[in-house]
Amino acid sequence: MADPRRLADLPDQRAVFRRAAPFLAGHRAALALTVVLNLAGAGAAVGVTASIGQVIDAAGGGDRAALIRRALLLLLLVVGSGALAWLSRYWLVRTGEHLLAALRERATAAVGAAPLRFLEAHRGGELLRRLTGEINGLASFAAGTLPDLVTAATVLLLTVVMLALYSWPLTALLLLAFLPPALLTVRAFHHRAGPVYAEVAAAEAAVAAGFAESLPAQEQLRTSGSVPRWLERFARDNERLLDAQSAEVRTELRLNRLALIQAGCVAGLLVLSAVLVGRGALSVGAAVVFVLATRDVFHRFEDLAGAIGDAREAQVRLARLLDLIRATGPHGATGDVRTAATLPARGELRLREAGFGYQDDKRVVDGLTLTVPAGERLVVAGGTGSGKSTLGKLLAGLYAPDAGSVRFAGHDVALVDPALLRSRIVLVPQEVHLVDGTLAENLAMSANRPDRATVERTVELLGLTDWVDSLPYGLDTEVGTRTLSAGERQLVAVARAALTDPAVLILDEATAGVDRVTAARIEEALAALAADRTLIVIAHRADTIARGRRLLTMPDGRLTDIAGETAVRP
Ligand SMILES: Nc1ncnc2c1ncn2[C@@H]1O[C@H](COP(=O)(O)OP(=O)(O)OP(=O)(O)O)[C@@H](O)[C@H]1O
Repeated sequence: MADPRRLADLPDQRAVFRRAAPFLAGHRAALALTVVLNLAGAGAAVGVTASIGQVIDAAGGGDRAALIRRALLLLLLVVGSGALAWLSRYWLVRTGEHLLAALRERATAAVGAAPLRFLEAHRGGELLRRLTGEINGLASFAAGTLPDLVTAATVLLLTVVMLALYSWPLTALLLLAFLPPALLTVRAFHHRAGPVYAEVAAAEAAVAAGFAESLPAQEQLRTSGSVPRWLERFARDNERLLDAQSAEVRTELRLNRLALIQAGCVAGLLVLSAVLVGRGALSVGAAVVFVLATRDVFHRFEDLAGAIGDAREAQVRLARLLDLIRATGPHGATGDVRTAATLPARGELRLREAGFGYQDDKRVVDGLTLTVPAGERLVVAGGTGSGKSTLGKLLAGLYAPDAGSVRFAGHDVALVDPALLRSRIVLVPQEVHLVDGTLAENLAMSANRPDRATVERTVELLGLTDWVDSLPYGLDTEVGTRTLSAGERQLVAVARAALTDPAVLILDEATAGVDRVTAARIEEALAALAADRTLIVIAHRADTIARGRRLLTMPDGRLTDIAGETAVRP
């Protein structure tokens, strides 16, 4: 089987930040500045607490000048720490947004270049959710929680260092009483949270996929009375999401145990400080600093623990995004034929011993050898499900064969740069999708970006001027995604393909929705526009079949050997 890489429902979350490191290239200076600003801000914040102790001791000592000096220093630190906190938060959020914009571009480009089999093998909603939901989630994490997380972690660390400088035995005691149970609680949460968040993301993706699929199918669902069944299916997906979210809440509530541990530690510390001050082993200022700083430590740890849930969720989101980039990225040999100069503008298309199947045990195309010389006009006919479209996609290089090869002008199409290949071989499918915009914009979406004059000339050569003139604003009519009929959308797709001027044009029932006269006229025009162009028409209609110079039929639902099945017309 032409095995498409699959997205993992629960993607590998190990070393996810290390795996994301290549995307940081180009942002390293900004990240370094973020670290510097953050350290400076945290240092100033810790300095405020220490400075309070010094002011208290100076007030107790009766030295007025020292008191004023220390009070001024305290004021400076308060203002400085506020300004630095603002600046470091702003810079962190800005850097995060730039990073995410780059990641979004990379992931979208990867999906845009993904093999067709990959896109067919996944639900549209799943891809949409990874491209939008995961990145939006990461963006709100970067703008909201990440600054808190980074500030909390830095202040926490510097505060502990400061405490150790005041009284290391007290600090060691504090850490020994607090850290082991707190870390155990966080570790247990971390362990559970990965699968829980991944299941929430997968369940959300299933709901999104259900919606994405049902919207275009609303007409069929209504006419066939299937809306209740669709709602039942949606209810099942919704139930799964609800269960996943309940598990998420239960997991997050486990972190509440930290509050109990903190309360115990603060009580113990207050008693101990009072005893030490009573024995003269600690100044009152130092005791105040200790109590304030300890509260700060707990407060920051609480922030940190709260943010850890969000960080774990962001880790899952990042893992899902990296999984998307991995699964859609290039694999195997890739286009060493890159320049237009290395690939002739016209050439023979040749399938050699080609085999392809969607499932391991069933080949739709098996050992097929077929040569289509430049300028050939071939019609492929055959029963429903016999493999005509599959053959068309193999010839267009949209599917890679499991066995054998497809060559254009002597080059294996698997090794041709995809953008270059699309300028040589174009397939027009039966179902055409337009993008929001004018008719002219939709037509100009071909690989060589034709200008307005070329678009108008091609429309005229294809005999479509009357139809374009019948639209309210001609080429400038907003066509939207659904405003044209199926046949009209096919006209747009055929004209767009003609504008690319490919060497090989494959029409897969591409005029099935167009009236016979127009279809015949378009095919004639397509052939006449470039006599040396190969035209392969996949068709059911007898009159289309009759127009081919060479007929290829696909018997018994499987194309295994065409030798005796090809009829060459004079
Ligand atoms: N994306 C896919 N995944 C799995 N199986 C597929 C896929 N596309 C087609 N098939 C199967 O491959 C076989 C050939 O399909 P194909 O679309 O090539 O036939 P066809 O001759 O073009 O049919 P039709 O005349 O109905 O358009 C069919 O049995 C079909 O069910």
